[in-house]
Amino acid sequence: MQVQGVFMRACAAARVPITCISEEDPQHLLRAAELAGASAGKSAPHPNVGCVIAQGIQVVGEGFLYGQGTRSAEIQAVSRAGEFSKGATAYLNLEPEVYHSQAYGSAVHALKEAGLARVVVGLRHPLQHLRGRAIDTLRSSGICVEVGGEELNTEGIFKEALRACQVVNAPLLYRAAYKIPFSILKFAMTLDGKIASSTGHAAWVSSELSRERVFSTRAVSDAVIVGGNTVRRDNPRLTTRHRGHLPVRIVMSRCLRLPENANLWDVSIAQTIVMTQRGVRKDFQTLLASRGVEVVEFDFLTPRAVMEYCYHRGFLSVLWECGGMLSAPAISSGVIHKVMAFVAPKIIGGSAAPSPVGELGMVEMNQALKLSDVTFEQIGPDMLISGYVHPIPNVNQSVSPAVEAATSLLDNLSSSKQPPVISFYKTWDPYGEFSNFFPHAISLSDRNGKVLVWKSVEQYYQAQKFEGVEDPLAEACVRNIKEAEGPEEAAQLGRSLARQRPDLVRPDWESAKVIVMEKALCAKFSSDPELQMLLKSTDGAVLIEASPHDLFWGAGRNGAGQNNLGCLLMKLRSRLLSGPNGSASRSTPLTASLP
Ligand SMILES: NC(=O)C1=CN([C@@H]2O[C@H](COP(=O)(O)OP(=O)(O)OC[C@H]3O[C@@H](n4cnc5c(N)ncnc54)[C@H](OP(=O)(O)O)[C@@H]3O)[C@@H](O)[C@H]2O)C=CC1
Ligand SMILES: Nc1c(N[C@@H]2O[C@H](COP(=O)(O)O)[C@@H](O)[C@H]2O)[nH]c(=O)[nH]c1=O
Repeated sequence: MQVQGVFMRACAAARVPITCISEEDPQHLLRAAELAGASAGKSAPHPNVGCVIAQGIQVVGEGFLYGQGTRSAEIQAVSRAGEFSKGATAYLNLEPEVYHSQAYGSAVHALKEAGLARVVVGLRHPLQHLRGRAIDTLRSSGICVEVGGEELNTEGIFKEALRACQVVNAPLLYRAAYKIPFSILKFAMTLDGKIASSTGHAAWVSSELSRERVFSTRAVSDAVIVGGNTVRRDNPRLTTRHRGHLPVRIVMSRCLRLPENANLWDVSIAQTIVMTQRGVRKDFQTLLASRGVEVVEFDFLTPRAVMEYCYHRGFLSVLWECGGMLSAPAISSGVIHKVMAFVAPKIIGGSAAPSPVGELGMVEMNQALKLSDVTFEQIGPDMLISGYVHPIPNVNQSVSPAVEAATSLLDNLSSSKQPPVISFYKTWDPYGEFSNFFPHAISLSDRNGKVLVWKSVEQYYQAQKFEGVEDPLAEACVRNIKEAEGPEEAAQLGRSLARQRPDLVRPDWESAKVIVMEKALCAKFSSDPELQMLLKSTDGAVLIEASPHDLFWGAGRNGAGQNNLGCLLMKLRSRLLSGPNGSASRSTPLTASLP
C-alpha cells in the first residue's frame, strides 16, 4: 500500500495518466451523478453531490447530499461501505469541499481514512477557492485520483458519465458563466404548434403524466415564471402537488391589470412575487402586499432585468412557464438556456391560436436557433423534446481563460469580500462557519432546565418560534424541527409552519427572536475554541450576512437590509476580545451574562 502510494504520488506529480481505468468506471461515475440528482431541490444553491464506493463491479456504499450542512455524500458512502472501503474506488460527480463539519467531519478526511485505493472525480469544484484542494489533498496522501477532462478523456468511454456530472450541476455552471440563473423554457403544444385554442383555452394540452413531469421539474427549480396573460387566462397555482421543495412563483406584468382574487395570491402554499413597472397601479400593489405577495418594481421590466434580479437574490434555476408573448423576448435577450417542449398528438388549428414563441424577427430558416444535446422521451401519449440553447459551460477545461473568468465569477457570488468587510452566507464559502446553517451542534437548556442538543443554530432558532405555546401541535412543530435532517429542512419547516399556522407561533416572537439568536450564537461559539479563534481573527472587519433576500438578519440585496446576524456576531466578537488577556478560552462564561 505504501509503495503504491509513493508510485501514485510520483505519477500525480508528473501528471502521468495512471492506467487504473476499468470497464465499470463509467457506470459507477454515472451512478454517482444519478445519486447527485436526488439532491436537486433539496440542497440548492449547494452543488448536487453523489458518491459511490465500489470494489470492481460491486457497489459497497452510496450516498448523496441531503441538504446543505448535512452529512456529506462521501461520509455516508464510506460509512455504509465500512471495511469494504479498503482498496476500493470512490466515484464522485464533483470534487468535494475541504471544510470540516464539527457534527459530521470532513468528506476528504473520510475518503482518506477509508483506505481507498482510488478516487474518480467527474468535475473539479467550480469555486476557485475550493478548486483542486481536495484533489491535491487526496493525491498527497497517496490515493490515485483521476479527474474528468484530465486523466479521464471526455470523448472516450467516459463521455456519457462526465456529461451527466455536468448536467446534474448545470444550474451552478450556467450561473457562474452567465451571471444569471439557469433558465428552462417549458411549454406544452399540440402537433400543429399551438399552446392554447384560439379562445386561449389551454387546460390541457399535455397529458396527466406529462404534467406530473412538470411538477417534478418545478420541485427542482428555485422559481417559476409566468406573464400577466397567463394569470388572467389560466389562474394557475404553479405548485408541485407534492411534498418537498416549492419554488417561488413569479408573475411578470407591466400593466398590473391582474385579478383581485387569484390562486397565486394565496401565499400560505408558496411565496409569490409580482414584478412590474415602477409606479404602476400603486393601489393594486398595496392590495397584493396586504395578501402577503411581494411586489418588486423595475424601471424597465424585461426578462434580462428580472433574471439579473433573480441572480442577486440567489436563485440558481428558473422555470419559465409563460406563453409566446413573453418567451420571445426571453429567448431573444439570451436568458433561456434550455427548452423542454411537450408535444401532444392533437390538432387544434386556429390561425389566432397562440404558439409557444412569439416574434423573434427572423426571416430565413437558416437564422433559426438550433438546440444542442437534444433528447426525445415519450411520456404517456406525448413526446418530450429537450435541448440546450446555449451549451453547458465546461469548468473542467481549467486552462481556458473563459472558464477561469467563469469560475472567478462564481467565486464572486458569495465571497466578494473587500476588507474590512467580511461577507458570509453559504457554509462552503470562506467564513461559512458564521452561517447559522453551519452544522455545528449546540447544547441549550429548555424551559425545564433539561439540556437539549440541537444540530445547528438554525434548527434551534426555527423551533423557538413555537416554544412555550400550550398546544400539542406547537409542541409537535418544535419536535419535528428538532428532528429535521438538516438546517435547510428545519428552515423550510419553521417558515412554512409559521406561515400556515400563525396561531401556533409564540406571541412574543417578534421581540424574542433577537435574544433567541444571541443565545444560540453564544452557545455555538462558546463550545468550540476554533470557532472562537475564527471569529476573533476578524477583528476590525465588518461582518455581513450576505443574504440577498433576508432584510432582517441579512444585508439584503444592495445592502439595504439590517444585517442583524452580522451585528450580533460583531457584538459577540467584542465580548470575546475583551475577555481575559483579550482571548476568551473554552471556559469563558459567554452565556452567563445573557439577558
Ligand atoms: N400550453 C402551455 O404550455 C401554456 C399555455 N399558455 C397559454 O398561453 C396564453 C398566454 O400567452 P402569453 O400572453 O403569450 O403569455 P404570458 O401571459 O405568459 O406573457 C405575456 C404577458 O407577460 C407580461 N410581460 C411582462 N413583461 C413583458 C415583456 N417584457 N414582454 C412581453 N410581455 C411581458 C405582460 O403582462 P401584462 O399584460 O399583465 O402587462 C404580457 O401580457 C394563454 O392562453 C395560456 O393559457 C400559457 C403558458 C403555457
Ligand atoms: N396548458 C398546459 C400548461 N400550462 C402551464 O401550466 C400552468 C398551470 O399550472 P397549475 O395551475 O399548477 O396546474 C399554466 O398557467 C401554464 O403556465 N402546462 C403543461 O404542462 N401542459 C399544459 O397542457
